[in-house]
This record gives sequence, C-alpha cells and structure tokens, in this order.
Amino acid sequence: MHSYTLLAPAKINLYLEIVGDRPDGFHELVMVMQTVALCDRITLRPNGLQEFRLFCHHPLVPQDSSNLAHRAATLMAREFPRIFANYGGIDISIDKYIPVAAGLAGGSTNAAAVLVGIDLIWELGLTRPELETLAARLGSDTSFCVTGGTVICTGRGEILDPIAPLTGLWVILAKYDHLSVSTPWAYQSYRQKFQDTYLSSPEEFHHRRQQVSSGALVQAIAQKKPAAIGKFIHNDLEKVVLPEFTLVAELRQVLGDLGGLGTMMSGSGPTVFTLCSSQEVAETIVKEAREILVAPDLQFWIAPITDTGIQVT
Ligand SMILES: C[C@@](CO)(OP(=O)(O)O)[C@H](O)COP(=O)(O)OP(=O)(O)OC[C@H]1O[C@@H](n2ccc(N)nc2=O)[C@H](O)[C@@H]1O
Ligand SMILES: Nc1ncnc2c1ncn2[C@@H]1O[C@H](COP(=O)(O)OP(=O)(O)O)[C@@H](O)[C@H]1O
Repeated sequence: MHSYTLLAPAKINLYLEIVGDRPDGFHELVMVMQTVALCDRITLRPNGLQEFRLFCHHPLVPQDSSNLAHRAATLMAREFPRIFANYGGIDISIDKYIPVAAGLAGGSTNAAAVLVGIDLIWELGLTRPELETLAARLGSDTSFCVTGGTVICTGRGEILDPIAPLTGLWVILAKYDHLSVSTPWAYQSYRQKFQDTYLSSPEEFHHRRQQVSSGALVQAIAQKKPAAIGKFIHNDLEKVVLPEFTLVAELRQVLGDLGGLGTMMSGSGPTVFTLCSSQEVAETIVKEAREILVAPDLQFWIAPITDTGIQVT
C-alpha cells in the first residue's frame, strides 16, 4: 500500500451573500469561492493498525478525533467498514501553512485532502461527485475544497456550480496572529441584526441564486475583466465582523487605500485579502502596508489565484 502526500489549498470568498434561514438551522448562501495557492501539506501513511492517528504541531489545531482531517478518515471507515478492516488505518500528518480560524477553510481543505487520499490508498475509485457528497457531511465548505477552482456555491455552501476559472491574478492575505473569529458567532450575530431582510421560500432562494449567476461579478469573471472583478466582490459577514473587530476594519481600509483591484474580508474573517494584477503589485502594497501598520503579529502572504484544488504529489 502506498503513502501519499497531498497539497490542500486555501480558499477566499469573492462573494458571500446571506440569503435566508434554512429549516436545518444553517443559512442559505450564495457565494463565489476561489482557490488560492497557499497550501497545507498532508501526508497519509498506512499504519497497519485498526485506527487513525493524527500528527500536527500547530498549537491551535486539535490533535485528537475532533480534528476535521481525523473526522474525514472516520467517515471513510464508517462508509467502507470492510475495506477499512482489510486495509487498516492511516497516520495523518499535517504541516500547517494556512492560518487557522482565519476564514480560509483550513480545516475543510485538510478534510477534503484526507477523503481524496484515502480513496487512493484504499483503491476505492470514487467519483468526484461521490467525494463531494461525502465531504458535505463534514462541513459546508468541504465539498468545494474537494474540487476547488472558481465555483458558485449555494445551499449551505455545498451545491457547486463551477464557472470559468479565474487565473492570472494574485492575492495578498493579511491577518493579525492573535485574532480569530468564530464562524457560528458571525452567523448568529448576522441573524440577530438582519433577520428581517431574510428571504424564506425555496422559490425566493432559487430566484436570488439565478440573479447572482447572471450578475455583475460572475459576468466580470467570465469576461476576464480584473478591474470589474475587484469592484464587485462582496461579503455580507463584514457587516457584523468589522464593527466588532476594529483592527480588521482598519487593515481592510489601509489595504484598500493602497491600490490593488479590490479588498475584502474572506468568509467569517478575520483574514483580509486584496486582489492584485501581478506579484509585483502585491509586493509593493505589502511593503507599503508594513510601513503604515507597525504591528509585530500582523502577517502577510502573497499567493496566486489558481484553479488547482487538492493535488497529489
Ligand atoms: C463562513 C464560511 C464562508 O465560506 O467560511 P469560513 O469563514 O468558516 O472559512 C462558511 O460559510 C463556513 O463554512 P464551514 O466552516 O464549513 O462551516 P460549518 O462547519 O458547516 O458551520 C459552522 C457554523 O457556521 C454556521 N453556518 C455555516 C454555514 C451556513 N451555510 N450557515 C450557517 O449558519 C452554523 O452556525 C454552523 O454551526
Ligand atoms: N485540520 C484542521 N486544520 C485547522 N483547523 C482545524 C482542523 N481541524 C479542526 N480545526 C479547528 O477548526 C476551527 C476553524 O479553523 P479553520 O478551518 O482553519 O478556519 P475557518 O473555518 O475560519 O476557515 C479552529 O478552531 C480549529 O481549531
């Protein structure tokens, strides 16, 4: 049996609109998700035991069965008990490069990589849609992470409509090390503040989804117009996160003022991203931002936008 090393990339949300409440307690969303080439490295080694073991040295990442990567492995064992009994367990090692609890889907992409990797190790031959359906049981963002690219994500986030890939752009990611935002908190706060604007029927959800599919951002992506893409990015969760996390609001303002195509918070934050036309532009903006915002724990990453999801190396 082979060992595999996989690269699991982060995502940003180019668009995140909260459309309404769902009967399952989650929110109905319309999002445009985009893969970014900032990757965690996941190594999977068959261990000959009847258990999964997880190794990760990041202080904020759980090392036990609550880790999303471990949960993905357990899900596979439950789905394929006889194959698990034959092939045995796997040691999962995670080298973390994606910042944690940052709105970049770090845990979800690790889980997606484990599904893809176990499919290979156990020679299951699962199709992409089958892997995406399994992934949806682990989290709202996990199905997207299986495939990656540029995708309209609706429902809880698990209904995927891939669109023309967005390539040739670069992104700056900026995050204060000491800040993290709880995703449930962000959604609950949004509900408390904006519930009176929510749509509620499946017909209204469908209509809104159609509007976004044919709307300004998706058109700009299809026509490969970087300036328009930067203009039409949007995130409803900024309305609750920015007033509460003033450092994030300031960071967003400073990066936005320094140029780039557009600046926005990703997901539930607190990472702020700036889309740039080139690596050089991104480097210049980061240099200038570091001169304005003198904070030892403010970190920047520069990475290309990519249409490559989980990669087996
Ligand atoms: C906000 C987003 C945007 O892409 O990403 P992150 O900022 O976490 O990366 C996602 O919606 C997060 O997706 P994910 O991180 O997979 O969340 P889940 O584990 O499924 O849900 C965490 C919690 O978020 C809330 N939640 C999530 C998705 C959704 N459509 N409606 C919700 O209300 C629920 O309170 C849920 O308990
Ligand atoms: N493999 C994992 N990598 C990162 N975080 C994980 C993982 N498994 C569980 N977590 C937990 O999930 C929570 C959300 O982290 P993460 O997935 O990085 O952020 P986000 O949901 O904002 O994209 C954190 O509290 C973290 O401890």
